[in-house]
Amino acid sequence: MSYIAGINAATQRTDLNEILSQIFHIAPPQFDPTTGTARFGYGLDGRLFTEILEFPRGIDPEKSRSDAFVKLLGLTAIVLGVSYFKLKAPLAIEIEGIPLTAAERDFVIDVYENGLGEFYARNNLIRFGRLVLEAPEAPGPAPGAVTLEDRTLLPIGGGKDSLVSVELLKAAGVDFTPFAVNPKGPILGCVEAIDKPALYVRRTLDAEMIRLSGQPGFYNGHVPSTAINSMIAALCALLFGYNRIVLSNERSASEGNVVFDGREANHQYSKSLEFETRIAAVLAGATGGALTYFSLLRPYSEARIAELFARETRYDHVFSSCNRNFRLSGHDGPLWCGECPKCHFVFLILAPVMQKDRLVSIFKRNLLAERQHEASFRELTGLAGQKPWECVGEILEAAACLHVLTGRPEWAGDAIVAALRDDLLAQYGEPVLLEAMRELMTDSPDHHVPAELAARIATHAL
Ligand SMILES: CC(=O)N[C@H]1[C@@H](OP(=O)(O)OP(=O)(O)OC[C@H]2O[C@@H](n3ccc(=O)[nH]c3=O)[C@H](O)[C@@H]2O)O[C@H](CO)[C@@H](O)[C@@H]1O[C@H](C)C(=O)N[C@@H](C)C(=O)N[C@@H](CCC(=O)O)C(=O)O
Ligand SMILES: Nc1ncnc2c1ncn2[C@@H]1O[C@H](COP(=O)(O)OP(=O)(O)OP(=O)(O)O)[C@@H](O)[C@H]1O
Repeated sequence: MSYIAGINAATQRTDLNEILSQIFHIAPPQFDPTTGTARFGYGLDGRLFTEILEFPRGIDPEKSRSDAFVKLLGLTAIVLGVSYFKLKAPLAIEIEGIPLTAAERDFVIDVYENGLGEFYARNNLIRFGRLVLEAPEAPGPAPGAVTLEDRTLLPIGGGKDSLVSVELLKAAGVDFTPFAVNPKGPILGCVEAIDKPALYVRRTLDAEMIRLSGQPGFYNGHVPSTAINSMIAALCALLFGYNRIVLSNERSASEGNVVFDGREANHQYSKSLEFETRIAAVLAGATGGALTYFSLLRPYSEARIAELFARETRYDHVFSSCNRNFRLSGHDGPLWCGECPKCHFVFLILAPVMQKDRLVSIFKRNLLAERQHEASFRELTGLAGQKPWECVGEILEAAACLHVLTGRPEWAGDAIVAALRDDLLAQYGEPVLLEAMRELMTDSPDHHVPAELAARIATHAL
C-alpha cells in the first residue's frame, strides 16, 4: 500500500487533506527561577495552548542556566506536548528553538509513536513510522557534565509499587526524597506514612485542551504519563541536586495489549524496560552521565511485588492503585472503586499472599465474591476478550494467581474463583499455571539496577 493510501485507509475520522496540512508546533519553553515556574507553549490548528509547571521555591538561578537544564527543559516541552498533539494527531511536528541530537530525535519519535500507541490503536490512526519531525540539529553530542549530589529522588504513585521501593531502599540503607506531580489522595496519604519531606510539582494542563478532548473533530485518548512525570522529575533532579531517579516499574509492564498497525501497543509503554533504557540514555547524555534513571522493581513480576508489599502493614489504609483517585478534577469516592480492572487485578494478586480478612478490610469488600465482575476477571486471565487498557499485569500472571486460589479453602468457594476454576484448567492446563507461578516468583536479571544496589536489595527481598 502506498504512503498516502496507507494513511487514507486508516484515518477514518479525519480528512486526508486536513491531516497533511496540519502541523503541531512546539515553542521554546520559558523558565523563571524566581517563581519556579516553567511555561510550555504549543500551537495546533490555529489554537495556542499553554501548560505550566510550578516547582518549589528557593531555586538557585545558576542551576537553571546550566546547559543540561536548558536541554532537559526543551525535551520536557516536547514530551508534555503529547497531550496537545493528540487533539488532531497530525503527521508533522515542528519544534522551534530546541536543538536535538540524533539520539534525542529517536527518543522524541519513540514518545510520539510508542508512547501514544494505545491512543492510535483505540482511535484507529495509522501513524507508526510516518511522523515527520522538524527540529534544529544540536551541534554537538551533549552539553558538559553537571555536578549533582549523591541523592535519590523516588517518584510516589500512591499505589503498592512505589511503597515496595520505599521499603527496599530503607532496608538497604539508601536515603531518598519522595517526589510527586500533582499529589493528591493516596499519594499524600502514602507520603505521610513514609514520613520524609517530599518534593512536589504542580502541573496545570491547558483547560481548553481538556475541554476540546473528544469533542467533534478532536481526538481523546491515553498519554504516556510515566514519561511525563519522569521528565518533570529530571528537571527537579537538576534544580535541587539529585543524581538518581528511582522508578518502581515492574517487569510485567513491558507486556503490550494488542498488535495494531504492525506493532505492539502497550497502555504502560513508558513503564516498559525498552522505554526505561531509552530515557536513561537521554538523561545521561544531557547531563554528561551525572543523572541516572532506573526502575528498582524491574526484576519483579506484579505477583512478586504483591508478595513483597504484603510483608508490611503500615500502608494498608492509605495506599490505592485505583486510577480513579488520580483524575485531574479530583475524586471523592472510596480509595478503591472496586469496579475497574485495576482494582480487580490488585485484589487478585494480593489474595494469594495476604490473610483474607486483611485484604477485605483494605478493599472494604471481597471482590472475588461479587459475581458481577466475572467478565472482568475473565479478561484479566485471558479467558475472554483482550488484556484491558489499564495498568494490570500479564495475562498468565492473573491466571496463575487465580489458579492458586482454587486450592485455598478460604477462597475456593468465592463466586469468581469457583466460576473460573475449570475454564482456567481447560485453557492452560495445570502444569503451565504452576510453572507460570514459579517463574513469576523468580527474579529477572533483565534490569538496570546498579549491581551493588541490586545485590543489597536481593538480600532484603529474599
Ligand atoms: C486518572 C486516569 O487514569 N486518567 C486517564 C483517563 O482520563 P480521565 O478523563 O478519566 O481523567 P483525567 O486524567 O483527569 O483526564 C482529563 C482529560 O485530560 C487529558 N489528559 C490528562 C492527563 C494528561 O497528562 N494529559 C491529558 O491530555 C485526558 O486525556 C482527558 O481528556 O483516561 C485518559 C484517556 O484514556 C487517560 O489518558 C488518563 O490517563 C492519565 C494520563 C494518567 O495519568 N494515567 C495514569 C494513571 C496511567 O494510566 N498510568 C499508567 C502508565 C502509563 C504510562 O505509559 O506511563 C500505569 O500506571 O500503568
Ligand atoms: N503523580 C505522580 N508523580 C510522580 N510519580 C508518579 C506519579 N504517579 C505515578 N508515579 C510513578 O510512576 C510509576 C508508575 O506508577 P504506578 O501507578 O504503576 O505505581 P504505583 O502507584 O506505585 O503502584 P500501583 O501499580 O499499585 O498503582 C511509579 O514509579 C510511580 O511511583
